[in-house]
Amino acid sequence: MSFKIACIQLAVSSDKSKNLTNAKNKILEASKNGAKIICLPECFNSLYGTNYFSQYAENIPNGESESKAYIIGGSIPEREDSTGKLYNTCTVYNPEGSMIAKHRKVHLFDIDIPGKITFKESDSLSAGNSLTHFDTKFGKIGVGICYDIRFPEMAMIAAQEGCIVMFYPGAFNMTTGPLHWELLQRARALDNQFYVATCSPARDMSATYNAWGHSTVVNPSGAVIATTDHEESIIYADIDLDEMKSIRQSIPTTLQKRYDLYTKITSITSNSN
Ligand SMILES: O=C(O)CCC(=O)C(=O)O
Repeated sequence: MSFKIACIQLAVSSDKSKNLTNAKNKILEASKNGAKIICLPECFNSLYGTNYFSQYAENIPNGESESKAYIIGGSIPEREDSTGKLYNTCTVYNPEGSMIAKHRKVHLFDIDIPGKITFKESDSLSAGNSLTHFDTKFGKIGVGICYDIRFPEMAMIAAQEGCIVMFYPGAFNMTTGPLHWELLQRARALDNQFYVATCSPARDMSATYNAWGHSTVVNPSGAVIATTDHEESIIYADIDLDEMKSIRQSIPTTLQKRYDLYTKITSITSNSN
């Protein structure tokens, strides 16, 4: 069994309604081209930056959707009225338009590479506290947002839960993009012998944050099967469950795990969110 997915590398501007119209048109195009699960990029309705999140934030649920596909709605800044908190949130819709999952970015992007990039999402955002997997008629799917991809435990749990694809809407940058973007995707895919799909905004050199682009799909053997550069585009890939099965049979690491020896991982205390 195989089915087609699409990642829409959207050009995002400061004009929210233009972004929404553009996203809708591209979703319809991908759906017409046969994509059954369609992913939008991180922060597809707004420019990416801690000073923009509040301005563009929305309450969730609020959305509308139309196409014959599952939509992984990238992410938007979410405002929670009861607490006043903001989250970086991905909503997922089934082909009937009902929201079936909501992922709040769990690991916030706080980094400091002197002379290159300093970013502190936690200045304006709060972290989510749960992992997200949802059922589709094709199989179970997992979602993380951007920096979440750096944490292998999250993808590992998704694989354990039976996910066949892990989607990461993300907006890496001109420093960490060339360093780690593809490497992380291939690592997550190979470690877990499942598909990994990433979806970035297109690059805008006039914006304050320059996205790396390069939306990509990697197969369960760690090979890149679809990718692009930094321009606006849609990438497509076939998710082939027979291929996944045969990769898992040839090098059966998925069956050879020694969970009896890995118990320490769950007992290490991390900075809790
Ligand atoms: O991990 C990185 O290098 C980039 C992460 C990022 O841009 C994000 O989480 O939004």
